[in-house]
Amino acid sequence: MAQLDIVDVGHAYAPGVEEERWALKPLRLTFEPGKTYALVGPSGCGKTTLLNILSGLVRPSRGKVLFDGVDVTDRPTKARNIAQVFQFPVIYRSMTVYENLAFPLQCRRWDKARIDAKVRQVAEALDLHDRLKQPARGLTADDKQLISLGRGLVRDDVAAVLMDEPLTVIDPQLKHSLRRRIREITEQFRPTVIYVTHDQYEAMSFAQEVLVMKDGRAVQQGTPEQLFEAPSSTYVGYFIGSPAMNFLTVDRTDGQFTLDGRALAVAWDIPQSPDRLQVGVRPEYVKLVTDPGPNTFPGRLRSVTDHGAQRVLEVEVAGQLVRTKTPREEGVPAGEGVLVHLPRAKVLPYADGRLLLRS
Ligand SMILES: Nc1ncnc2c1ncn2[C@@H]1O[C@H](COP(=O)(O)OP(=O)(O)OP(=O)(O)O)[C@@H](O)[C@H]1O
Repeated sequence: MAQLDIVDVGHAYAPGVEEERWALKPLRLTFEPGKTYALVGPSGCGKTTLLNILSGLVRPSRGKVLFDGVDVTDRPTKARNIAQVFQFPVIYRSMTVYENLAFPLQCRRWDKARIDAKVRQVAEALDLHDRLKQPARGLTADDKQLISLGRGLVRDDVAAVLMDEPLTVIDPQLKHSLRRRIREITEQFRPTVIYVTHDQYEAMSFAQEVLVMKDGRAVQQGTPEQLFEAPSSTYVGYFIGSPAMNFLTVDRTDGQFTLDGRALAVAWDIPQSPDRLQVGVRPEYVKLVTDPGPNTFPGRLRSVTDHGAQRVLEVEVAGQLVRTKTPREEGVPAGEGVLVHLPRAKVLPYADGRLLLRS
């Protein structure tokens, strides 16, 4: 498995476009060997452009792509030794499962015994070992997608596995188990994986490192925990998490923050902070309480929505909406009047859309 570096890589699909409008603004990134990465962001933010630059399908307008320090910018896809998994499973329909997995190794002229051992090892991991003799065309879409992945994993010299929205055509009921399987398999075989998705849940539950993109820029890279606990911008706070992070406008007078005229205690000190800023707090950390106390604010319950085993309650506090996510068994307050607690350690400061603390 290789380390992939992109060095000042940027791309415009049309010549002469000013840099501000490039599909991918020049950026530098390192994908470490054996780690799983997700590129996530809304449609059109540049994820596929970046993935295609790594695979060699797109030659960047600027910069270099290095695989283990070797400049591959001008190499075509087939000379980069990568495995690709696309939205639609790519299988050889006329071949059996075994032949599909063995084919890349036959092309590399491995001997028969070595091919057999490797195919059986990968088929075992994919849970396809009892279907090796079956024609691949008869399999379900999720099993076909596993074969697409397996064909990359049998080649243990592969530089990286690049996946572009691999769960798009999978039935919703099977998505969860296929994602878990892909994660387990990548933990076992440890390829360098770069996984493109527009679904933040998919990215957060799959990858060790998540790169959030916006308008052709990487706006934050971190572990799922870092992105959840300390979004570097309100954009990431809104994009990651369901429901999105709460952002409330608070005032500062004589060094004290207030919400609706009541003191808000916080765990940070920003001497130069503006008189008015936004604080972000995840719905998972907001609680409804029965007794007044520090950092509790009176509000009115506006709506209750079911989220499976949990509920999302929307409360209006001083004309601003605060969402709280609570386990179903906690129940719903009887009346409209409620008390909202914002835990001091979980409240973060933002101004002009940026986190004011260094994460
Ligand atoms: N072949 C192309 N020619 C011209 N413009 C393109 C081409 N491919 C992508 N673009 C533009 O480049 C920008 C980034 O597109 P890209 O496909 O990389 O985004 P994405 O985040 O992968 O979105 P999606 O999930 O919708 O594919 C978009 O504005 C898109 O319209």
